[in-house]
Amino acid sequence: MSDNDNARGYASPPCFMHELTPEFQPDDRPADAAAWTDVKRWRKAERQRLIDARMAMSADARAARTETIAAGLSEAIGAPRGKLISLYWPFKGEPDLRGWMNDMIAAGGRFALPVVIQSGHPLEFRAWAPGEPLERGVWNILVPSNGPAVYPDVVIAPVVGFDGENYRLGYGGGFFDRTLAAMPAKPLVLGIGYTEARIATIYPQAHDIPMDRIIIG
Ligand SMILES: Nc1nc2c(c(=O)[nH]1)N(C=O)[C@@H](CNc1ccc(C(=O)N[C@@H](CCC(=O)O)C(=O)O)cc1)CN2
Ligand SMILES: Nc1ncnc2c1ncn2[C@@H]1O[C@H](COP(=O)(O)OP(=O)(O)OP(=O)(O)O)[C@@H](O)[C@H]1O
Repeated sequence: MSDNDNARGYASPPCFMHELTPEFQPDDRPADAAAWTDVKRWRKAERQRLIDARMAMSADARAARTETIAAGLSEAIGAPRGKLISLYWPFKGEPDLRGWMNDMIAAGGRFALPVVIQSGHPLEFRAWAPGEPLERGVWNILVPSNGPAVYPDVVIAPVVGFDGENYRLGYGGGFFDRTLAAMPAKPLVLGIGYTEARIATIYPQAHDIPMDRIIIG
């Protein structure tokens, strides 16, 4: 036996289980309230990092990315005629898809915007078309003043972050998850965001509902 046989490495390899399965807890702690506390803390910091990075992007770069996202949305949705699509009023550097919305309306599509009714409750979707009155809602986001409550066929959800399993990290209100869980029929759910918003995992929890697709630019 040569001396080299013992020099190849450690008797047992270091444990990388925690890198393979996010649920794996090296200290054997059960996936319980303590783990959710950790995930919540992690999500809060990760949201801040991702929003800061997005806000630092130049307006030109954002507009170019938004073009790519708009093309991806058109491809995913197909002919807009007869479809009711929920968009969002952009804020905090989210892609501004209102120009794309106008094109879709010209091609026969109809739109709605999400409205926060109360924290801890599902969003309401209100039908809206350009020119109809808007008012300031939660976080100063503009929402339709009147439009009837509707159930869209397609829901476009802006992501703060997303992972390879199509899970979405949002702003922490749990609104889209609660809304999708409460809808009578499942809409086509399209997450949209910038490529930099991709992260390894959002540490999905039982309440997190994956998007059907994530469209990036
Ligand atoms: N443009 C746009 N409109 C949108 C959404 C969106 O993601 N983008 N929403 C998508 O859902 C809804 C609004 N989402 C919201 C999510 C959280 C809070 C909020 O008050 N957050 C708490 C922090 C919560 C926590 O971290 O525990 C806060 O800021 O104090 C408000 C609105 C509807 N409209
Ligand atoms: N279907 C649901 N029923 C009850 N509580 C829920 C539901 N969905 C989410 N929540 C709660 O909402 C809170 C925020 O969830 P989460 O971190 O997933 O928000 P988010 O998806 O980033 O936010 P948003 O959708 O508003 O942008 C959590 O405390 C979660 O337990």
